[in-house]
Amino acid sequence: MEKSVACDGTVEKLIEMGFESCAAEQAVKEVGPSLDKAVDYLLNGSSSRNCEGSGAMTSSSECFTSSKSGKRMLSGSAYSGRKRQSSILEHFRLPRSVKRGMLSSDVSDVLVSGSKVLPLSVNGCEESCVSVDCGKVENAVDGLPVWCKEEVGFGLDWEERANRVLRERFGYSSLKGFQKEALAAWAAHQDCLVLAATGSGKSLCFQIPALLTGKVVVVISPLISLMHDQCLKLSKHGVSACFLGSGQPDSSVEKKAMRGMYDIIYVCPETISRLIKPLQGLAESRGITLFAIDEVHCVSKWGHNFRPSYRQLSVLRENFSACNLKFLKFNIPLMALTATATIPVRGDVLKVLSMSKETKVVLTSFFRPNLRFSVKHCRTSSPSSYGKNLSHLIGIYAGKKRSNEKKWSSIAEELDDCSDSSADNSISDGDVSSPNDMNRIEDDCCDVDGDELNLTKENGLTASREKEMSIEYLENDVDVFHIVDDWDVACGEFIGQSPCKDQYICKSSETVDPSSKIEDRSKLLQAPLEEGATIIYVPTRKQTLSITEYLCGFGVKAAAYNASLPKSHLRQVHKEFHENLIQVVVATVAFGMGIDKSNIRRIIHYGWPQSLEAYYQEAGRAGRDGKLAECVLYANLSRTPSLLPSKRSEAQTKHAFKMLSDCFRYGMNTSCCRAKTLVEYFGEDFSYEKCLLCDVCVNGPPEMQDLKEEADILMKVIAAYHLSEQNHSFDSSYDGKCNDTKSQRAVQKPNLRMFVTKIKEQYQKFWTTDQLWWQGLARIMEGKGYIREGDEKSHVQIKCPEPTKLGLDYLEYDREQPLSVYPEADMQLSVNKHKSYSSFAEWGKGWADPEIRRQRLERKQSNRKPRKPRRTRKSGKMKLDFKTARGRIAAKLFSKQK
Ligand SMILES: Nc1ncnc2c1ncn2[C@@H]1O[C@H](COP(=O)(O)OP(=O)(O)OP(=O)(O)O)[C@@H](O)[C@H]1O
Ligand SMILES: [Mg+2]
Repeated sequence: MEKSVACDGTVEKLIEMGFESCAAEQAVKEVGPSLDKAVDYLLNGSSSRNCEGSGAMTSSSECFTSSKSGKRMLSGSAYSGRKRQSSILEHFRLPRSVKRGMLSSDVSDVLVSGSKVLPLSVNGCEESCVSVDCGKVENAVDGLPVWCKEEVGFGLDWEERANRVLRERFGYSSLKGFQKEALAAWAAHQDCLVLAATGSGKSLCFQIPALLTGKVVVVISPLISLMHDQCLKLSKHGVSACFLGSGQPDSSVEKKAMRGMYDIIYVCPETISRLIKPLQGLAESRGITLFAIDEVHCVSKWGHNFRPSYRQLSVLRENFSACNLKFLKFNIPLMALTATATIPVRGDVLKVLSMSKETKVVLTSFFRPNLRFSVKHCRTSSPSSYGKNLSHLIGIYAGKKRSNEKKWSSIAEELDDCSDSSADNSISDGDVSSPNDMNRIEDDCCDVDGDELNLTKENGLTASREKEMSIEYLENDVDVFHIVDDWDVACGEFIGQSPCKDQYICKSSETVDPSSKIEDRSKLLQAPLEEGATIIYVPTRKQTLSITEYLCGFGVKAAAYNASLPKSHLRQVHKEFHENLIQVVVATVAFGMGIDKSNIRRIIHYGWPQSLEAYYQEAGRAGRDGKLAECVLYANLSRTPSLLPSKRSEAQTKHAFKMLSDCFRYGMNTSCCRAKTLVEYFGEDFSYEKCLLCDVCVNGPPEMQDLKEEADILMKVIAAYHLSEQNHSFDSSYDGKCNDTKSQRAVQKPNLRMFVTKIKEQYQKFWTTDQLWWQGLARIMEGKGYIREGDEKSHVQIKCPEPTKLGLDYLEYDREQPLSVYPEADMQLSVNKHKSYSSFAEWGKGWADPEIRRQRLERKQSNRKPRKPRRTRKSGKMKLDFKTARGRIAAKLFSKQK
């Protein structure tokens, strides 16, 4: 009994990681309840038996499929038939209490990218601490380094010296304009907020001060992976650095850091409050020249990556000001940096961090001229879409190795059938919604795109409860790290090595220059897309695994990355990705911040992101070498995206809906340059007319349509309801669902679906139009200010429209004016489906003729795919079978809720 409970627990955890329940159960059956062993079994393919043998299609489609060799192929490089992962010691010097027993403790020397790094003994520092620039560590006596005590004045020549450091240490010819501005603020002891594009070089703004003064820079950073990458790079440039995560109070790295042994100390926000006293000591001994708060949007509840611990960073100003610490002449300046802060987020940052009133705001363009943005429609939650949308990628990475194609396409088809059967109104590729689809479109709150496990009605649960309790729901949980520990290490040290010779060959400073002339850019942009890595962002953990599995099946070196996978796996994926051993990482947002790899050529979002901030930050990982790179958003444009569950206050939920809604509108837009939309979202005036690169710029907007007639009808119906409501004499037939009692009308606002039904009843020519098209028109009318949302609840797109004063005036006075608009993506989808219309304006032509009508209806019927026999949840694989672990977990969830 105990064993079975333990096994269930393990299965539950594996499902949370994104593994299919069948695969999880199989692993537990093979290796017992040990989670580590089960993960190892699933990732490393230690057995070929997996789900084969269960025979039925449902099993093979629900579980991972084995490759021919029988090995699982979750990561082409990291896990397909590879040895056990290499030692963590290749990259870190770890505290003795490191987790998971991965270290052999007798190793005293470790390698950092081929350079020898010190053993933990402090004396070792004598050999290898590098003397840098000015007033620097000269040697270490008794474990205590000796500093040049006198204040190193910045002087007027700081810029010249900074350029020298940049050339000699980093191999770049000169500082970028915004870097100069940020450094000037620091040199003047001023606080500074740096807002600059992803990949523009913000890190150097806070790294250089350490090299100019001989004092320490303390950097607050949100993730171990991010801190690690920066330390590793610094060490290659001859700068000693360390990072301190949370939960290791007695680490010797920490002690050394507080004694001033490193030029730059990276600290996670959770740890800062514990380190106030030691840091004050450090400020007095070696000196702290700057506190940098990287990824500072995490401070704001209105940002996309809110981290409560960032809000505690006001302690920096409170405890390191000249009035508190007598030995300071000036407050230690704060430098806050981000690439994705909207205007409200900026205000929040200044306030929360108690930055000074004279804070210098360094604002550069957010525009990334070498990124080619596009949006494509596809049914991303369906495995059958993989074949269609990822074949190009497979061609690039795996050439002609397509032996598995047939197998995969049949599996995909079968899987697709399953998802068809699970969703009554689902829309096939390139398909558009039937009138019934509106039910799904409107159900935008927590409507997880894709399958849902319905645990349900027989238990008398409400719809939202059902979702909360579904296992799929757990799998779709937001994958943001709310604390620092994205890896299985807590701290690490990196001693600066002499920069290698080729670093002295100066590289251009302006690889990514938004200000370059448009003609120059168009030359660059005609160049073909070079080879390089790809990141695919997906909304769910499960998809990280299924897409990885799919790609590996074709020989692509792909690896999955989501927050719940073992931290050692995540670290390994980072490492191999940076070493170009992995071609494609399929990740949730957990792989967002801090990926500074120069040759990422493609960022694919496979499913709606939750905000444009997140989207732009993730897309910003591409093309950091300044060469052309591609950012494609694949999304089901006929479905409203869902807000993924997370702990939010009411106000935060409202804001989250607004962010998602902005993202949705970005996808629906067909006429405005994508880059322009994105940078303007961050409050910037886009200085070009267009980017010349995105799908809208290249393909041009669709033909404009005069939708005056349709708009008038929609407005009339909406206005009629609201006016009659005001007069209490509304004809209840407008409201299909409610009986006409006042009380019922008060609780249920009329929604767009009802208005569209009314239009279709009254105007025969619109009889076959669908909700999707009217939804698009409603959005356009809302954009013009003629209607607004009448429901108090937040929605991703307008649900219960009511007329504005402007809208009523439009109806009254603008009768003769045409309403020329660009149809949005969903409207185009809808019209393309109804091929009988040559344009919107021709709707209805010929419908009066009974013969034409009969033929059209006949064609419509025959176009409809025959429905596969529906496998019901009750009778099919989703049945709650309490004998299986999945069934038992579901049962447990039930009982918790009861
Ligand atoms: N002056 C410069 N000239 C040329 N390249 C530079 C310069 N400054 C920085 N870089 C390079 O730009 C790349 C990106 O730098 P960095 O990681 O600091 O970007 P970032 O602005 O912090 O981006 P993100 O917002 O994604 O964190 C690095 O590889 C860095 O070496
Ligand atoms: Mg950065």
